[in-house]
Amino acid sequence: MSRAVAALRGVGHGFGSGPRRRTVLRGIDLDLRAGEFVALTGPSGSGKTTLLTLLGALRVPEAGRVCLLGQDMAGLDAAGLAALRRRIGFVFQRHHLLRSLSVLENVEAALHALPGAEPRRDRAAALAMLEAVGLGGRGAEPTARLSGGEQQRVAVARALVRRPALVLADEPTASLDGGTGRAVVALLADLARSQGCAVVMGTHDERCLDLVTRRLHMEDGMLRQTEQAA
Ligand SMILES: Nc1ncnc2c1ncn2[C@@H]1O[C@H](COP(=O)(O)OP(=O)(O)OP(=O)(O)O)[C@@H](O)[C@H]1O
Repeated sequence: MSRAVAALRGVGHGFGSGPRRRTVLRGIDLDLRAGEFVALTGPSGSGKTTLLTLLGALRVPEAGRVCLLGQDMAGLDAAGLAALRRRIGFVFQRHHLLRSLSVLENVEAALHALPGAEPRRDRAAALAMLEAVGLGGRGAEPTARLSGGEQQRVAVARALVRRPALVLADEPTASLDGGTGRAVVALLADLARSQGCAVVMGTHDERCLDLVTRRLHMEDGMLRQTEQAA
C-alpha cells in the first residue's frame, strides 16, 4: 500500500456560537495516499472548502484528529503549522499570482520562502517546472499578459515546484472555459502521477471527474459517498 499522506479521524468543525452556531463538518474519516487524485464534490455550502483548509493546516479542527505528512496537528504550535503548510501546494480559483512579477519570478517566489533557498538551483527548478506545464520559453513575460488558463498553469507550477507530497486545489477551473479547465486538471493529474503526490480538488466541474482516481461527495458536512475509479 502506498504512503499515507493524510489521515483524518472523527473530524468535526463549525463556526460561530450560540443560536448562530453552524456545524459544517461532522465525523469525517479520510485517508489519503501518495499518488491519489481525489475530487471533492458536493453542493455549495456543504463544507468542501472548510475540509480543504483543514487538510492544508490553515485551521485546526474543533474535534477529532488530523495527521498530515506524518504529523499530528494537535501537537503543533503556530510555527509548526506554518512549517507544515510550506510542505503543501495550494491552487485556488483565483490564482493569487503577483501580476507585477514575471512568470518565472512567480514560480521562483515559492522556493524563496523555503529554508536553504539557493538562487541558481531554484531558477533551474522553476524553469523545469514551467517546461512541465507547457510554458517553457514564457518565463520572462509579465504574468498579467498571460491568458486565464495560462495563469492557472503558472499557479500549478508554483504549487508543484516545491515538490509537495500533498496538493490542494479549490475550484481550480471555476474561472476557465471548459476546454482550458480540463487541460489544467489533466496537467494536475499528470504531475501528481509523475511526482507521486496526493491531490485533493474541490470542484463543481463535472467535466473533469473522469480524470481523478477517487471521488468523495460531501453533503451536510459528511462524506457520504466514496467511489473508486476503475
Ligand atoms: N470563516 C467562516 N465563518 C463563518 N462561517 C463560515 C466560515 N467559513 C465557512 N463558513 C460557512 O460554512 C459553510 C460551509 O462553507 P464551505 O466554504 O466549506 O462550503 P463549500 O462546500 O466549499 O461551498 P462552495 O461550493 O460554495 O464553495 C457555509 O455555510 C459557510 O457560510
